[in-house]
Amino acid sequence: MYKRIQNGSDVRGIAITGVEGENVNLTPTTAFHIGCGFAEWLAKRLGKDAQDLRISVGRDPRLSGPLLSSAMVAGLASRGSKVVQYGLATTPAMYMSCILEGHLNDGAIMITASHLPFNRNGFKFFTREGGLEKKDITELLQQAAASAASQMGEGGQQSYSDAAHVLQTALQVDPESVPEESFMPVYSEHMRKLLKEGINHPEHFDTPLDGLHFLVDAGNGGGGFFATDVLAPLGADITGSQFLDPDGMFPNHIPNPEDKGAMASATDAVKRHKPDLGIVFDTDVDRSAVVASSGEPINSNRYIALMAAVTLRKYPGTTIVTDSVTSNGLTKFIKGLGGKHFRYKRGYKNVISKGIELNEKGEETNLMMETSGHGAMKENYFLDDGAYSALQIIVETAKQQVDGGKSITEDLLGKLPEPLEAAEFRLKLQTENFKDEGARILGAFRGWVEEGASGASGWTMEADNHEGWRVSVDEGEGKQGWLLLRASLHDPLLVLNVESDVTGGMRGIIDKVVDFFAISDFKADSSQLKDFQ
Ligand SMILES: O=P(O)(O)OC[C@H]1O[C@H](O)[C@H](O)[C@@H](O)[C@@H]1O
Repeated sequence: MYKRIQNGSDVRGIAITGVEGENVNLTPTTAFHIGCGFAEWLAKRLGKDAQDLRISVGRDPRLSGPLLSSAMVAGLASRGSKVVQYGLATTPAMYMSCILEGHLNDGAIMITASHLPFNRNGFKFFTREGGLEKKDITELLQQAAASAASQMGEGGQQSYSDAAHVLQTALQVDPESVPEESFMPVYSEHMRKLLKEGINHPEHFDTPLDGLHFLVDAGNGGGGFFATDVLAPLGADITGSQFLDPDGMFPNHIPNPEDKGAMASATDAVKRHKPDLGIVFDTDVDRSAVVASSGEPINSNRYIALMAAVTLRKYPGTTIVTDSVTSNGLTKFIKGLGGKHFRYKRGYKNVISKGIELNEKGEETNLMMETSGHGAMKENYFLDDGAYSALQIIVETAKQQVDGGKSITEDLLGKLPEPLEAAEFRLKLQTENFKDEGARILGAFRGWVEEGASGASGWTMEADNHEGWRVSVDEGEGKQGWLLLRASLHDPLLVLNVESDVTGGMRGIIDKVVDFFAISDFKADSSQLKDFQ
């Protein structure tokens, strides 16, 4: 059971009922044992006694958050660790609670399921070194499972006995010993300081955003503080900002900068209120996107390009690591600015870890960013922080107001080569043994392309493939594009991304992929490729 809720370097599960066919597998009892497991794991990692640890617990606004938080706190406290409950928080703020002077917690736990529906929840864990890796989570969950096993009663009374133990332990926790305080004021102050120093306004240092208008769309996640506690106190007009109040049912739109509906809602608001910049956060604020004052959405490749431009001004020639689905236009853009693009795998942890590794090997790498909106900078502890990314663009916007000149977002939109057509298809693998079937299909696809069986002239397997197979397509007369077929990181799916630089080019590429799926009895549902208009 504990194995099943591991999701890469996070824990994710179904925390409340309300969605048909989705059964709860992340209960307060589970949270309790994971609390026990984390205290034990961290004590071992740091060579300390669990009693000497101080651990913070925060959560996003999901309805299941308060109960899971209390259970987690009881688990940590049962091992003697000192716990501080922050209540509503953001994921990057939880990490900062381990490294900001005056706090320096040994570990932090954020209760969140990012952009997933209201019934889900999950946990992200931090030490002062950063977020836990996949193998750390595996160890921690083994520890949690052992804690749960030690409470098992006989036969049918197992879960009752375990839950009773959790409740009893929780009741013994002295509330006085678990202070409740909010960390968000501390984090907001830190953000305000960074903005003041970054802009360094020649006339009004303390209110560097005077005369500027920013519109924040927090989608009722945890990002509302950024408008009210970071931007407004620095003099910004935040009129038109929307969905700032946390609401775990996310009644307006999914807080997710990758989501078309979320971006449409934010761009509409920007068109109505005409701020200097719009800012969109995901639920736990480790991801963001922006909207140009014209209402043009800047997410995915565009946001990486914008962040690359800012980063390359500060760190000329730097390497920028991205995920595997980034466009060829982005590579050209980064090269054009004198930078180096390292296209790696999907998954923000993979992208960040590759950046850390390149730096260790001596290759200066200052930005690691995924099309999902996770962006981490070397100068900011390699932490993926949506607020820190947005802050970079705000600093540039404010500087441009002082110096005059073209706004950085408008400038970008003219220079980034963009494909005329782009789409992503998620093809369900129709077998229990989906990992093997996915690998079989990918192997066959590679052979099919390399042997020229596609019959397509101008299909070349790209050299630097790090996951799946990316094929560049050049059929002459500007008919260029690419496709990437890879396994999804977490779901039983193959994912196909296709881009074309000519109108109608994508259809031709997809038709050939349809031919590929017909060569064998592959257990993947590729029907949407045929139906694609
Ligand atoms: O492989 P996929 O199914 O496209 O999902 C991959 C995505 O999974 C999660 O959402 C992670 O937070 C992202 O960092 C990652 O890119």
